[in-house]
Amino acid sequence: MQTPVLEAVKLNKYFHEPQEFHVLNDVSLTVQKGEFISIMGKSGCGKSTLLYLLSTLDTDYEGTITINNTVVSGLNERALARFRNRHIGFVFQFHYLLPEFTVLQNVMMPAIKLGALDTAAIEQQAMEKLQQMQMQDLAGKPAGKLSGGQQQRIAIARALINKPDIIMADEPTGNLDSANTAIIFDIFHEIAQQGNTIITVTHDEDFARRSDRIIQMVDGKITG
Ligand SMILES: Nc1ncnc2c1ncn2[C@@H]1O[C@H](COP(=O)(O)OP(=O)(O)OP(=O)(O)O)[C@@H](O)[C@H]1O
Repeated sequence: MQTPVLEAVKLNKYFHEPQEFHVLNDVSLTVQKGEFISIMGKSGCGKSTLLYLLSTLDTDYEGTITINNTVVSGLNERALARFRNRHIGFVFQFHYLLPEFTVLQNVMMPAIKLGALDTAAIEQQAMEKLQQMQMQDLAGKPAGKLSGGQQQRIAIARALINKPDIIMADEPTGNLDSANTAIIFDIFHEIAQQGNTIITVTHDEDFARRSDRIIQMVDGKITG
């Protein structure tokens, strides 16, 4: 039997302000390696909250999350930071590119933080990721000078640099036109074919329909 890359069991999450609110209600989820998953549901149903838990950024919850055979629930912040850098690639709004740094520097950054390779090897890997995104010609440009679609591709290259087990993406096509949405979809599809696991929150039905599996949420529960 296949070992899941991510397993979440009975996640419950509460917000206490401005009033008590049970935002995630017994959410359980199993994700296999190489799956490309879209989480959908009406605004406010808890999609981003769930993604924050799964990506280990939010640790204030009940239940258990296991990623790549490591039970991440209960790890301290230092261990989690190390775990995230090694195992999770982020394509999140707040995690966007540093605009004054070049495209290449942005893509190299998570690998420099990880510290496993020397700079020349990191640069080579970053260039390979940029080639995969057909962005190699922009390597020397400041990231802030690129279009939204180009920035999104750079963010994906950066998310891939440490060869993570899972890529988590929050509304990766939210600000993009349909042509750029199609490009981002094709990139995700291709990297999933190569064995990468992708969990994305999206409002885009076409995008979701073409992914491997849709997880539908209603009022903090998975309904399908
Ligand atoms: N830090 C917080 N404190 C209190 N309530 C919060 C907090 N963050 C989110 N919420 C509430 O929890 C609910 C779920 O929010 P969440 O952002 O997960 O929804 P979502 O499904 O991702 O919505 P959208 O599609 O609009 O991004 C909402 O009612 C939101 O107002």
